[in-house]
Amino acid sequence: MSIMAPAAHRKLTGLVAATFTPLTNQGEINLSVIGPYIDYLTETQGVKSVFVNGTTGEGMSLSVEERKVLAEDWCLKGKGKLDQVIVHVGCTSLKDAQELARHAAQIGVDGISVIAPSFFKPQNAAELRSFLQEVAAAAPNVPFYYYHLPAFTGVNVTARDVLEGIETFIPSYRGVKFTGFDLTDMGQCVSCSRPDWVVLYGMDEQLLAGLVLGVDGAVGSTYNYVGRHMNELITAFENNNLIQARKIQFKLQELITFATKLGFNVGVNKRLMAELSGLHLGPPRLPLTPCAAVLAENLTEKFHSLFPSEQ
Ligand SMILES: CC(=O)N[C@@H]([C@@H](O)[C@H](O)[C@H](O)CO)[C@@H](O)CC(=O)C(=O)O
Repeated sequence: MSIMAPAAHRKLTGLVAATFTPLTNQGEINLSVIGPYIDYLTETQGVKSVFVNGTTGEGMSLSVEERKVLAEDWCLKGKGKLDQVIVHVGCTSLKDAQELARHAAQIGVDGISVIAPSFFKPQNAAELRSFLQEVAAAAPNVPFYYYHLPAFTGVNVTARDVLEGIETFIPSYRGVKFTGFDLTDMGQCVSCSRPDWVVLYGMDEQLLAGLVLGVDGAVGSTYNYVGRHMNELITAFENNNLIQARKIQFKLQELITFATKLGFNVGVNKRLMAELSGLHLGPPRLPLTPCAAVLAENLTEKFHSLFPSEQ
């Protein structure tokens, strides 16, 4: 693929869908679904930006080659339809992450994001920043977002500490995707951010709390299928209609709590999205296992009872 001009540095705001990776029943990447997937997000859910190859997309379970192919296809098919395509390039191998970052720059993504390596774990903010810096340097003109997900990585360094002086290490730094319950840490990321940086919240069940603290947007798995309701929540919040905003937030909380009690993971979430959108997303990849039919039925039923307009 030919080298494209550096991505325009536009602020990333609003809802960003953390995309699922469509697989065939044989477990291979299924690119034929990406076009209809983009139409579903933009036309049915009103969600215009995507976060590809992240947790929801099982990025860490995909090969480097598969991740490149997916990133290219989302960029190609999203042209003129999506506002921004952010590609997660984090890996446990620094070299692989740099290769993905360089590739992302070549195909003209709007941003890259990197999670902390989680086998050999950075022991402090300085070590983590050094890793992020080395990856970012492989794509110096591409907006960079630190992906904070301590519950999965086991790297328990506050995001605020990672952000300390980050612009001197990573001139392309533009924001943090903060997935965690620690609202104090997230608030401090908001308060230390420059006006051209963003904080994107990754706990869909607490988006309203994030908005109160000043986040600029949100990256999440559920925006794939509740995007239009959560867009209504954002509008209600902006209009100071907290009663309406809470009403929508409470529905999503109820759905996620219900799902969690039954055993919610990316495989289950992927199946729910497939049921609601009609897209053939296929099974998850091992070690995740396919969602049982009865669980999918229960969740779909619960979804329709909470969001009846979708039926
Ligand atoms: C740990 C996890 O998967 N968190 C989700 C949330 O959207 C999450 O599914 C939701 O808040 C329900 O708990 C996102 O933050 C993940 C995400 O953005 C990604 O796929 O990279």
